[in-house]
Amino acid sequence: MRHTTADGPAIAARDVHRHFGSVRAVDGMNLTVPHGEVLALLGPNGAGKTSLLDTVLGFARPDAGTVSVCGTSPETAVRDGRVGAVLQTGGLLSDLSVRETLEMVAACHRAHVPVAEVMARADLDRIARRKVKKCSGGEQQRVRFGLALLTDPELLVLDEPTAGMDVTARRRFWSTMHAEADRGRTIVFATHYLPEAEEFADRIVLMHRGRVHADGTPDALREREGVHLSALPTSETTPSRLAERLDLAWDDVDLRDGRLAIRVRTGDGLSAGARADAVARTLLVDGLGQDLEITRASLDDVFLALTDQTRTAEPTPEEAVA
Ligand SMILES: Nc1ncnc2c1ncn2[C@@H]1O[C@H](COP(=O)(O)OP(=O)(O)OP(=O)(O)O)[C@@H](O)[C@H]1O
Repeated sequence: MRHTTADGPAIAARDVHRHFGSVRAVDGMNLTVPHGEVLALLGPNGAGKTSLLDTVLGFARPDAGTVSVCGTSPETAVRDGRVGAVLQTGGLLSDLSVRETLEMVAACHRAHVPVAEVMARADLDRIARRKVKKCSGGEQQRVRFGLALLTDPELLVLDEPTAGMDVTARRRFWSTMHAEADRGRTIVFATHYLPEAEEFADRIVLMHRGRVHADGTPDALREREGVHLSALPTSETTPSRLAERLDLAWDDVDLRDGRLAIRVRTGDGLSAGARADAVARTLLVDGLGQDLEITRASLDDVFLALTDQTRTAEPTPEEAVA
């Protein structure tokens, strides 16, 4: 694979805007993806993930701001075969076999990786002679993945690549992608499957209303959401008094179904885990609670916190135009 770190990052998006009428699908997005990174783009429906990726793939130009890919324009990077994409729909001729599909597309490129090598890497040998129309949804995604590998791209962009795949197909797909990432390829994928992002990505960018809402490693994002403690209260004290006693924000202590629900975040130079230990100690030693359960926030919690905010904040772009 060509290593072109000197050309600049794999993706540099600066203050990118894309508007559809009054809908601000991408609303001042900044994103730098270094070569070799595996980045997951998460966000609720309508967050602007596809609209952003379309500008990276040169399908659409931003209304404002700039996007560069491997140090050049997205159109040039795509034309030079430096970017491969696995999108959810389109691009396959149903009457060709899997091998014929790859051979036909390979013939359209000035230079390409040998088809046999791509077939092996995309795990397509077993279905080489199968007509595309007979392939399952997951197999067709693997064909698209094979097509994306033909030009030995530096950057792979995947928009919900495993949508519709069963657990086994998904596992196979990601093990193939792991091998590609190990070769130093940059991978950017949008997904709704949080465990995939958690397991596979070096970094997660959480998009919300066309902007970066959170950006960090899976661990850092969970740390940001904190640690959850649940306990049976042993005193009559109110959540707000307890919050004061435990030195926590009022809205981080609640009473739910007869149990104290406490959220502890990073603060005062301490990690959420260290602060949660102190809170647990106070609860037990001072006899304020018993039957303690402590859990680290999951990415689901991070995502739900975001969608909770969405419900209470201004309307989504869809709601605004409805
Ligand atoms: N061609 C278009 N015309 C009008 N509005 C559009 C168009 N494409 C996207 N939008 C709107 O822009 C917003 C962002 O859509 P986008 O598809 O980028 O979100 P997404 O994060 O990819 O969503 P999902 O997770 O549902 O795929 C949405 O409100 C959508 O309705």
